[in-house]
Amino acid sequence: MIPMPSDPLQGLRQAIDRVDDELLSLLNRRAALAAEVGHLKTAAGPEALFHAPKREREVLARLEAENGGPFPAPAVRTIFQEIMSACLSLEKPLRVAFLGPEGTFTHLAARHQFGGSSQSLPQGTIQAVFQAVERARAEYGVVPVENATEGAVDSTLDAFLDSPLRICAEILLPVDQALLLRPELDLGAVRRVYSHPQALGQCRRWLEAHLPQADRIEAPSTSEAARLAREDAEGAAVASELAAELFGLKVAETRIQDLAANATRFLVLGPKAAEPTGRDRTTLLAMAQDGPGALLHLLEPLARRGLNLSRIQSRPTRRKLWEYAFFLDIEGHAADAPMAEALAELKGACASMKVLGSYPRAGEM
Ligand SMILES: O=C(O)C(=O)C[C@]1(C(=O)O)C=C[C@@H](O)C=C1
Repeated sequence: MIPMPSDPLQGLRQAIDRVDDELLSLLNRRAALAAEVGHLKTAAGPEALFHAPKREREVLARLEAENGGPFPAPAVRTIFQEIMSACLSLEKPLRVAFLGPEGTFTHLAARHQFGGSSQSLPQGTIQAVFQAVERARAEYGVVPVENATEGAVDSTLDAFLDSPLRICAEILLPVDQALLLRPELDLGAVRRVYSHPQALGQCRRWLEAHLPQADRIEAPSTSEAARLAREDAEGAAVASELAAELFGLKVAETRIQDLAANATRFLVLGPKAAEPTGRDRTTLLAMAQDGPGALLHLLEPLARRGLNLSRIQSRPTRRKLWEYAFFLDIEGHAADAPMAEALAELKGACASMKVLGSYPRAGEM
């Protein structure tokens, strides 16, 4: 037994140090095992997938169920997600392209899915994210597809028309705007607030109530706004908490958007679809045959089998005048029997049909 020092605080801190040593050595044991998994996957050939989202979900679910506390339940998920991301980086560095710049909500979605140890490849456009994955400069890509207040992201839907990529996951992220300040600044001293026009619009009431003296200045992205605020002695930014971390700003207030429930759905692009989990979604891209009842022919095989259509979106194909492509989100996996039958029937009924992916349905974070 090591004698406890007389100062109780010092004693507790020494006990924490010993636990941290144990944690570190356990993390290294875990990392060595993951590195062995990496060798097995390398030996299996170029088709092997190093990132195993299904396995990660199983690990997280098991640990969340087992945690008896007092360690906070949400932290179990965050910490083990990071541990697996770090272990994976030893197997093979994972390159993730996303709609940048760094610190945007798409970056946050990418970090949520792949952890902080993956290599970030911010891209200027949605098209460039698709290209980075198609040309194997990145293993995965993350793009926004739908915002609760702004609706569908057309450039993402359009990019699928000419891409061989598959959707392998979806991420649902609450879009919580924060007010970021230089560390030494008080709210009363702020003269300029920078942000993307949409973010300024989302926080109009809060800004009027708390920063009536400050000018609103539009920036091309919330991340760029954070960078500008960092350089302005009297500046603040409306951006994500991740942007505060990246640009050395403090978070003066969180969730300042006028509508509390603001969320965006993102898609993860990859070379292969995901395995069934029992709680999946399938996205189809279908060109209906021209003629009366075209849309009905598309929907009827789904309805007859009780398959739930959660979203339908149409976009002009830009190949032929008045030709439309339909994007359908259906609950279930393409490998499930009723879905497989419906898809076979639809193939015959459509001018063309492509399964963009079956992937696990995201729960709200
Ligand atoms: O089990 C695997 O396939 C691993 O590669 C190990 C591990 C982990 O750290 O637990 C790492 C990355 C994968 O995405 C899933 C799990």
